[in-house]
Amino acid sequence: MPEKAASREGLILSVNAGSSSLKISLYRLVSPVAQTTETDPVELLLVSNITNISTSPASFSFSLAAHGSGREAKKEPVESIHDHASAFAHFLDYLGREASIEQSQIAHVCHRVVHGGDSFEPLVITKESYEYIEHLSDLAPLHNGAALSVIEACMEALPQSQSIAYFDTSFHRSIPPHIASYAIDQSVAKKRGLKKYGFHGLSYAYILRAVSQFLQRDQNTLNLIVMHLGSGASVCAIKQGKSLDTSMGLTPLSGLPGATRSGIVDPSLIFHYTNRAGRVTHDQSQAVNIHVTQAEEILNKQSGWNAITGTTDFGEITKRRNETADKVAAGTASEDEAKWKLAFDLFVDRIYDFLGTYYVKLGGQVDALVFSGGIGEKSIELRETVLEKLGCLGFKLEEARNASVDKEPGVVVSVSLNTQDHRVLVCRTDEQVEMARQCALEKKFWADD
Ligand SMILES: Nc1ncnc2c1ncn2[C@@H]1O[C@H](COP(=O)(O)OP(=O)(O)O)[C@@H](O)[C@H]1O
Ligand SMILES: CC(=O)OP(=O)(O)O
Ligand SMILES: [Mg+2]
Repeated sequence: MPEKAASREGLILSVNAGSSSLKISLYRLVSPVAQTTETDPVELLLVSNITNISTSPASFSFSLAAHGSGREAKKEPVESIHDHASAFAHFLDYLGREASIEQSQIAHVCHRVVHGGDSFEPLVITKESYEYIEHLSDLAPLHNGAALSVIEACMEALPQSQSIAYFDTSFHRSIPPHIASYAIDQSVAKKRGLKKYGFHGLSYAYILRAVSQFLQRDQNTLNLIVMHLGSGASVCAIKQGKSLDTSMGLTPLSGLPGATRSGIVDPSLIFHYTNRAGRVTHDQSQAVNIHVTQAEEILNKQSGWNAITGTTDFGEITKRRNETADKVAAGTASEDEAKWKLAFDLFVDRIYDFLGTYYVKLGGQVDALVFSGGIGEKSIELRETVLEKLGCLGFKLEEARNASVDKEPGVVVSVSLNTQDHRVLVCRTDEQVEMARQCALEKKFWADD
């Protein structure tokens, strides 16, 4: 399919297939595009979030931007949603009924694709680029297949729109070889592409720009440690506006634990966990054929805080941890009662592993520590607990501000006692607008009219 240059009247639909969610936003271009490097070149029209996709019933929300930013939209359970493709179909159906938007007005659909391998620029979906993303699916078993199923559904339902893939890996192209390489035979590593790629890059790109605007500092002068803590969680060290290191690796499994992911474990653990580690399973839950071993299935889908507590909802874990705190402290809690604190404390402990490391890698020159992602943005307790041990590095939390982040407007909220370096910030990240922005600023996608 050739690249299509749309009229500037065209709309941009951004689709973000996360591991447990599908987040969709629709934008209109703000003209003139060339003058909008500081402000967003796109204007939000509507937002739809579908969460708990893997643990039914999924929860669906839809709101027009005119009625608020979409953050307070009412949620409803939808039984017919069982995967990302059916979630997208439900959204299109709802869009047709509830919004006065002609689907033919959608010029481009931006798709967040988690693994882009060594391809860094956005790729217009063609047979070749589809196959390229498909061949990387085994390296992002919770993500690339889901994104491809939405791309397929989209091309069928919106044939006049151009689908474009934006990669999570692109932001991390700057990681130097001694950090991205694993200590294995380098000829095998090169032949098979075995290195650290890193993920959540669209989020980190958005956060870097938002923080640079908030601090009124040039992006290229900023040193940040950013935590994207959601169903998938990672940390990124940004040195002078570029990714220096990040906690995920060849796949999004490495680094911090997540909702269903183990994060880093001793690589030998899996052979002691099961005798069938190497056996290949065919993932039937996705349209695309993904070949994962039982080891990958266990570590990606049957681990994380869901495996410890039985829920993927970190808000629930925090609430139950608070309710059982007295019993745990008194040593009278049962194993079942103690599991909430175990999951919470384990997560905080692994976060420290990366904060300490990245602080050293940045030589202690850190302008800000940034919390983002569903947990980082919403959990007062998580931020408070993480900050308890960071006084030794010079980070100090303003507790009252930390407790009222939800009431503060804006994309970035300062929760810091420091006002120079070593600040503590919360950033409401937005991978959809990052893609829409990049799409709006790419001249070849738009006809000069
Ligand atoms: N108030 C809260 N406290 C703690 N965690 C929360 C809260 N609200 C939502 N979360 C967590 O945020 C996570 C979702 O984050 P998000 O970044 O949207 O995930 P993803 O994009 O990976 O699906 C869920 O695991 C949910 O438990
Ligand atoms: C890369 C990744 O883990 O993404 P998400 O948090 O959206 O699942
Ligand atoms: Mg996400």
